[in-house]
Amino acid sequence: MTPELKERIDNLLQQNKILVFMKGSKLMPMCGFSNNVVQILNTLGVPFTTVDILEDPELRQGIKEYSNWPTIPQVYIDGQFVGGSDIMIELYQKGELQQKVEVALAS
Ligand SMILES: N[C@@H](CCC(=O)N[C@@H](CS)C(=O)NCC(=O)O)C(=O)O
Ligand code: FES
Repeated sequence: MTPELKERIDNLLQQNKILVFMKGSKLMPMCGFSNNVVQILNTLGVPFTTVDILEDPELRQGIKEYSNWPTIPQVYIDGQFVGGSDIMIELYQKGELQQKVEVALAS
């Protein structure tokens, strides 16, 4: 990954407490896995930003290297990679996602 791309990702993470790299947009997810994380965050009613990696092949590859995670979607809370669709569903069902998000938004 180029230093420029890493800096772009660092900046996005600094500026958005809850950030989702996904396929498509919040209003039009282009994959069921991306749709899952959008629906969970909508259900929690928290503010979040999404980035459409389908519009940016370099970012699509780069974000996988950044997180060392091979798939999309990728959810970051407070600058930390949290997981994809499976992990978000699991954390939500355990009530742990709500807690994580509350801590992040209060900071
Ligand atoms: N088990 C994954 C499902 C996500 C997944 O399998 N994503 C695939 C298909 S959308 C992917 O990102 N493939 C690589 C790519 O499309 O760049 C999760 O929990 O997030
Ligand atoms: S785009 Fe086919 S599984 Fe996500």
